[in-house]
Amino acid sequence: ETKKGSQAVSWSPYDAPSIFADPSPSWPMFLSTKLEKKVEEPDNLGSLRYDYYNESCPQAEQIIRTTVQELYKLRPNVSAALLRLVFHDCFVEGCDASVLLDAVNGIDSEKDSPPNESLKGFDLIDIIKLELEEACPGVVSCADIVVLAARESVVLAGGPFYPLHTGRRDSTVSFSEVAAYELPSPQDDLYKTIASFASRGFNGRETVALLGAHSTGMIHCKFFLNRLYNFAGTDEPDPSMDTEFLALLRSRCNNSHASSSPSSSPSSSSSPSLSPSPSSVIDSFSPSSLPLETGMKMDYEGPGLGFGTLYYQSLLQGRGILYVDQQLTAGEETENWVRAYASDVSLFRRDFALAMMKLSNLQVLTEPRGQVRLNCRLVI
Ligand code: HEM
Repeated sequence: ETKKGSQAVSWSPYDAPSIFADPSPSWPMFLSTKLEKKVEEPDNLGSLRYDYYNESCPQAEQIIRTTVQELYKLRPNVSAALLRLVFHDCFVEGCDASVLLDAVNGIDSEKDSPPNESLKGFDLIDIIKLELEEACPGVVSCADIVVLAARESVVLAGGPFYPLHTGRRDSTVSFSEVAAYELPSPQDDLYKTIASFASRGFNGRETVALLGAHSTGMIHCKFFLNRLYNFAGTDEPDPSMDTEFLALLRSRCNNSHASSSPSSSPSSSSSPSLSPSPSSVIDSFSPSSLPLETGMKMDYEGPGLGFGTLYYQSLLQGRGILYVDQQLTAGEETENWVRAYASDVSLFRRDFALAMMKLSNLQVLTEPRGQVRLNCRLVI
């Protein structure tokens, strides 16, 4: 078990113990050891295959595509929600839809763990699942829906298309503690981020490419407020931040956001108001559950302005929103990739597509393990 225990990283920016008491210059060796270990692990990709539903539900991928497109027309931020969801599912015990399970009998689900607090899109998956159940009852797994819906979301956000194998099965358990410890924190430094991704088999280049997902969507103030007002307990802003950008972020997030104050209203630019609700099922976007804090849009120069480029160019200018993002320029290797992607968008698109394919195949469950849930929130 490489993922449990020793690899745990803490979510909380403040009480996070370093995962290595003594980060020594030998860390690249540590990473390569981990990578080798990972490669030796048997995987279950064997029974995943291209167009798995070809006979059992030939229209499955098309249904997912059109449903995501329709939801996106109603509300463009569904694409960011679904993209984030695949990361939070696949990073915790693999792409097995465990993140979708609701708590049962007082046992917490992954949804309840702090890093998943602001996760959205569960209702969108429900809608897609309903469509699929109507067409082919009991056939398409929730785990496949998560990866395929994310793929469509990437395309809608202006990113690349990538082929995916299917045939994933759904877990029968939710891993709330693992999620709490193993999902990376926005306050992590480069060292921790690299270690966390390496333990899932991603090298530095793939890690930099994957974080390009932060080209879309929005980040709430609470995740970067400390950088604006009190960085590392200094009562000063993060010195690595571009000053103009600091002023912009401060104008969005004043110090009172520190305690996710419910009195703050969503800013119109970062949280466009919901057009007349198309359906009450889109519950995570209804005003009652809309996060009340303001935040910063990742594509702050305008929507659709190049998936990838702005993100990496911003990092080179000290305009990363999260500390974890800006840290990509803190190491030579990762900074080189940031530069490469900032100047060569086709290189980024290729690398991002490959990294997303790899993410979508992490520790999948295949027959005879797991199950195909009928309702993505509940084990059968
Ligand atoms: C070190 C790794 C990562 C950390 C610490 C991290 C952290 C965060 C945080 C704190 C937010 C803001 C959430 C909010 O304000 O509600 C966010 C948003 C987002 N993240 Fe990440 N993330 C990481 C990697 C990734 C990866 C690998 C992907 C996808 C492949 C991803 C996709 C997204 C997307 C699309 C959003 C916007 C969500 C939305 O607007 O609904 N992130 N991330």
